[in-house]
Amino acid sequence: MIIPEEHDIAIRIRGLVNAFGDQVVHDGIDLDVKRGEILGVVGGSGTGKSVLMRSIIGLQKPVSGDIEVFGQDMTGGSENDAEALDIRRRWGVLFQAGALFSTLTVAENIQVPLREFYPGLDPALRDEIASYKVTLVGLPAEAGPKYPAELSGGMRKRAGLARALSLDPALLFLDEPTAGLDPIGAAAFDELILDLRDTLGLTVFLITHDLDTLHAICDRIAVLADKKIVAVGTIDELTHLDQPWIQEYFNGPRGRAAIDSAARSGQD
Ligand SMILES: Nc1ncnc2c1ncn2[C@@H]1O[C@H](COP(=O)(O)OP(=O)(O)OP(=O)(O)O)[C@@H](O)[C@H]1O
Repeated sequence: MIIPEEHDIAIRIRGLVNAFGDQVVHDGIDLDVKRGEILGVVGGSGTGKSVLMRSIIGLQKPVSGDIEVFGQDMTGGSENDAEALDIRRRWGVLFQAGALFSTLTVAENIQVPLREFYPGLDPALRDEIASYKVTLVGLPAEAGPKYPAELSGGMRKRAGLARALSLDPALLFLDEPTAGLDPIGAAAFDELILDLRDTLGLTVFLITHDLDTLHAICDRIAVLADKKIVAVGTIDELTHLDQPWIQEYFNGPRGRAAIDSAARSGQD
């Protein structure tokens, strides 16, 4: 069966404007996230990457513009609330700081979305789902009854990811998932995201400053600058563009080092 091109788009954004008072953060963002891809979103600090993610997931009300997720209008107001809620069940979010509840164990944290969206679910089944998610993200079973403070930074990220996966999402939003991890932990986390995308068929919207992550797992990269998405493409395509921030970012010293390192790991 040929799937119409329209259905290949998980997120479609047109003319998105976001502002805080007089401060315009986005001035007409257009962006398509293709189904099944890992899209990296980059841009200087304060360019509005998190605000973009927050407006897609409904935590930031745009001034104007359209956002569709799996073909469903997410900005249309109350008449489509039921459909929009249905779509919300189909995504998981890992916020920048992990945002686990410190007074809940890892297993209880994973169960929070289950309790919210499926309040009638049998507690035994909830426990079972939580332990499956713990394993899915590569944590030992013993991590389930632990509190976030008892885990390393890398384990906390994995616990946050397990919670983001609790509803079996089709779409995963990750805000700087490798920030604060050592290079080995970051590479392992990248690997995990890639594995999950491949095995679960996820679409991933990934905000990152981590050049190694971009090289290792992103299919395409969207660049946020001057209040707009100024380019979307593979790293190879982007490095050939004559845009000052892109040149500085990908062809500056750190960008070159990441390219060399990606080339070396490709030879292994
Ligand atoms: N709730 C808010 N109220 C007022 N201004 C905000 C709010 N949230 C974000 N901003 C402003 O919007 C702009 C974009 O912020 P955002 O956090 O999206 O940037 P970012 O690109 O994710 O940055 P970083 O890479 O440093 O995390 C910033 O100037 C920020 O101060």
